Amino acid sequence: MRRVSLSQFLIEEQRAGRLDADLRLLVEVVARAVKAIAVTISKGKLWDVHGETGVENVQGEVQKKLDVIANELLLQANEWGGHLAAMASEEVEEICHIPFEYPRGGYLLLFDPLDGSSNIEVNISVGTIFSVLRNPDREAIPTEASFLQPGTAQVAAGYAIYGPATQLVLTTGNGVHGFTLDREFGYFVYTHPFMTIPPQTSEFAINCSNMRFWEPPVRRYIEELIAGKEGPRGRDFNMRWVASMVSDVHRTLSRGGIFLYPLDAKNRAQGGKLRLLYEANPMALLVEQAGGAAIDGRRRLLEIVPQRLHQRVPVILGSKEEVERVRAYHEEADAS
Ligand SMILES: O=P(O)(O)OC[C@H]1O[C@](O)(COP(=O)(O)O)[C@@H](O)[C@@H]1O
Ligand SMILES: [Mg+2]
Ligand SMILES: [Mg+2]
Repeated sequence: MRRVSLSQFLIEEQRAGRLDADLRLLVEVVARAVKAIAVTISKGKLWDVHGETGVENVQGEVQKKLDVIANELLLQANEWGGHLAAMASEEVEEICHIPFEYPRGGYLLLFDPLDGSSNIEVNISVGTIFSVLRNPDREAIPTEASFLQPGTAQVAAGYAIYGPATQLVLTTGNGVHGFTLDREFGYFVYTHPFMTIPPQTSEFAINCSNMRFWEPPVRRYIEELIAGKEGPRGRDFNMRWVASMVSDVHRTLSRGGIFLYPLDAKNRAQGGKLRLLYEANPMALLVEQAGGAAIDGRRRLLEIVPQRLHQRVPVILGSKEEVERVRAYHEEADAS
């Protein structure tokens, strides 16, 4: 089979009018930063990149060294290209402006530089998640308000997974496409065209240690899955939980499944665990583009109008029939 590189794929998409030169450059630059992050992660203790910085970020979490390194690699790679108006990162409280000496473009880039941080030191797959919006006022210097757009306004979204292989999974609104890094040649090869999520599944992912904190609809749904053949679902379900959203969603995009990080008594005050703008929205766009569904329990995630840059939301996504069932259980509970 003819090897097609990420660059060739993007040029074809541009020729087909599905993305412009600036968006193509943006994705290329993100991919280049991802390669640098992949090398750094693979070095682990050899380069002393494990461990914490002792500094707390805007999320109230102590940053890992690799959170900071990945954040710097993405900021530095993207700030000079001329395709961006500004950036926002999980690791930085305020939006990140483009230095005045560099030209500004029309896009806004949001990212979770390192997802699944709790897995870094134990050599389990982690990732990088990104989302792309347009600067609403092309001429104006962006403010935080410029980023508060619903997920439906995304022009591109993707993630990198640093696992046994490094992969980049991407959508620009024409399906979901996967690329695998050929470390020897140093470029991404188009390996997974039009990834799709089957509507039915027998696999679920949730952190079951939070069960006593869940809302009744989620508790009912998960208890029925665990009851399996002996229960109302009449068939068995299997569970997986990597505790890296990128890995759990990649498995769901690769073979189906349902991923839940619902609202619970522990995270209710924050509005949920995962972040709307650079975790939930990009994953929701990818899942919908692959034929799945994504909700916060009641609403379509992509229609939520963000109020704050680091806002958190409940996330339930994956195979359509299961997500629809969870939504129906919430509706029933709300009606009773
Ligand atoms: O530790 P828990 O409760 O299982 O939570 C795991 C979740 O937290 C996260 O690690 C949060 O993301 P970050 O690592 O980017 O902060 C998700 O990737 C993952 O789904
Ligand atoms: Mg994350
Ligand atoms: Mg992170």
